[in-house]
Amino acid sequence: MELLESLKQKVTQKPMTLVFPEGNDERIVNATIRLASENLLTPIVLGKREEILKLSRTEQLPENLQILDPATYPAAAFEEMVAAFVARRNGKNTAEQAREMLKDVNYFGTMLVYLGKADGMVSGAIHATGDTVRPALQIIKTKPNVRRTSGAFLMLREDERYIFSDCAINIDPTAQDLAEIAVESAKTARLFDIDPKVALMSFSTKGSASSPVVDKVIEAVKLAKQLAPNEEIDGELQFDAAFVPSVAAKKAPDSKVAGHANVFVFPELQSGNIGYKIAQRLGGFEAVGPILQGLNQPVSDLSRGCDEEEIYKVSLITAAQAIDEE
Ligand SMILES: CC(C)(COP(=O)(O)OP(=O)(O)OC[C@H]1O[C@@H](n2cnc3c(N)ncnc32)[C@H](O)[C@@H]1OP(=O)(O)O)[C@@H](O)C(=O)NCCC(=O)NCCS
Ligand SMILES: CC(=O)OP(=O)(O)O
Repeated sequence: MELLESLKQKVTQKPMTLVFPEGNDERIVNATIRLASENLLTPIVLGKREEILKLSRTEQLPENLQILDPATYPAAAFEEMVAAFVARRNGKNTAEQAREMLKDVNYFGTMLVYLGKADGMVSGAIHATGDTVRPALQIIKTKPNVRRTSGAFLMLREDERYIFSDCAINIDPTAQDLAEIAVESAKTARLFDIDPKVALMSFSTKGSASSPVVDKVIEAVKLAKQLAPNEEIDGELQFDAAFVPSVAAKKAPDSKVAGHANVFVFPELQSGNIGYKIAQRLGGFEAVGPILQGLNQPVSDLSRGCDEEEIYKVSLITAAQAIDEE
């Protein structure tokens, strides 16, 4: 089934609510209007009604689009939020600091998710990644068996579908981090009906070059196979060996993944972020994400260069993640 259709089918299985902290962005406003008008989910847009209406292309906002202005949030509910924040931070922030931090819409929106008032959050159209995801790292936190969250992109071009990761979060992952990223990326692939074949990438294929950075990838492959013995994971592989069957036959003839990989794990963030943008801007791929992996509740960061269509899709993916986690 076409990706968008299968996501729509999934997210309409039950009523889902997502919070959008950036109600002052035109793309966010119009994407949420579309999501609400098509009855796919209930957006809670943070901001002032009149300003949101000014940014919209419609005369009237759909009835199921909720608007919440943090400035007029009831005092008692705000103090409840502050108390929950302080408890979750477990000594790292005082109530006074929490009140200050909650003036930031990303902290406020994240707390709505943490308190169960929304099923997930989509932000980052105007905020840089660090400011968007830090509240989630500190409040939502990672699942018990995941030490670090990471950011995957779903890369789409006609009927091609791949996962690229980590393209967003971990600047210099350790071998253990990379192993976890590989395993979480395989799970993300299944969300989009991709049967994962995971390549941990390098400038070396099966010992063709030696360097401490290559050793890190080799170690990560070993750890990933221990973490998920049933997944098809291999490395270290150069991109051509991972992707092109004829090159794989020469460089890694014994690998089941080489030549057939569809989940590509980059060794660190410089190559990951540059790599996905090259595929997007030169290769004509649509890049949907980053999809944050391994959090207790879904929070999605957008690229600031995103358009309305990407926000619409990332929102459907975020709602689908929430459904899968229930
Ligand atoms: C994600 C990022 C912002 C975190 O940086 P930071 O806030 O300076 O990180 P800190 O080490 O101060 O950690 C802040 C909190 O997040 C947690 N954390 C940091 N990285 C984490 C990760 N990958 N997974 C889970 N938790 C993480 C820390 O444990 C810490 O929690 P605490 O406050 O309870 O102690 C940083 O790694 C970063 O800038 N990454 C690159 C983002 C980027 O620019 N990407 C390119 C565009 S998408
Ligand atoms: C994912 C990403 O690169 O985000 P931005 O373009 O906002 O830095």
